Amino acid sequence: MTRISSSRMKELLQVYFVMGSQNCKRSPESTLTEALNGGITLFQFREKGPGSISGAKRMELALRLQQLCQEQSVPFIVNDDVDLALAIGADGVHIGQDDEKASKVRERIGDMILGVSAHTLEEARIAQEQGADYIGVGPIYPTSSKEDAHAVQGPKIIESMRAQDMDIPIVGIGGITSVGAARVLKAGADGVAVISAISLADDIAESVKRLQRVNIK
Ligand SMILES: Cc1ncc(COP(=O)(O)OP(=O)(O)O)c(N)n1
Ligand SMILES: Cc1ncsc1CCOP(=O)(O)O
Ligand SMILES: [Mg+2]
Repeated sequence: MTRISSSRMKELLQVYFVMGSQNCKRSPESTLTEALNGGITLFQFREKGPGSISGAKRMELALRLQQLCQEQSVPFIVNDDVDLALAIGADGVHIGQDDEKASKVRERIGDMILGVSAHTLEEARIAQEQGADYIGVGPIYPTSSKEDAHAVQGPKIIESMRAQDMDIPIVGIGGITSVGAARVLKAGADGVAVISAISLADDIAESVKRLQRVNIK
């Protein structure tokens, strides 16, 4: 295996669905199935926070969701838990500034996809140096899906990273809907990472398609 190319990573970031069972109105399996039918390009298993499950049940859920992604050839990323990602043969891992250090994680996962959260230009530069394939930047807008989220930054944070020659693939996250997505892309993001605008939608596939349409404009 070789590291993913920057151009392929940018394609995968277009509509990045992040989800755990705690985010779903219906079963996580049917929520993900509909999102896959709508055309998500990347999936992150983020079983975390109030209402989430743990232990063997969490691993079993991860395996069932991974299978659904594999059937549609959509890469499966695990949030935070490098051990779980390695145990189930995930396609990648997403870590934040309070998680294991990116350089250590890169050593452990070899050429698997590595995503790192960055809130400042300095964090973005370090993430890139330490082997990140993409960075997640946010929260761009107010979010109800993460209790310990940093301060809202607006799309300008991505614009300023691009202005300082950060050419790493970037995905914006936090409070993004089809209404706010255009500004995130215009600021220089390669795609949008979304929890509630997809997981809580009445028509999940349609909500994904709306985000896709913003992306091709
Ligand atoms: C794509 C993407 N970007 C950012 C995050 C946030 O990661 P982190 O800061 O580690 O917070 P938690 O998600 O672990 O609560 C993400 N998960 N995905
Ligand atoms: C995981 C995460 N990291 C920064 S904001 C956020 C939550 C995004 O959820 P939503 O799309 O529902 O605002
Ligand atoms: Mg984390």
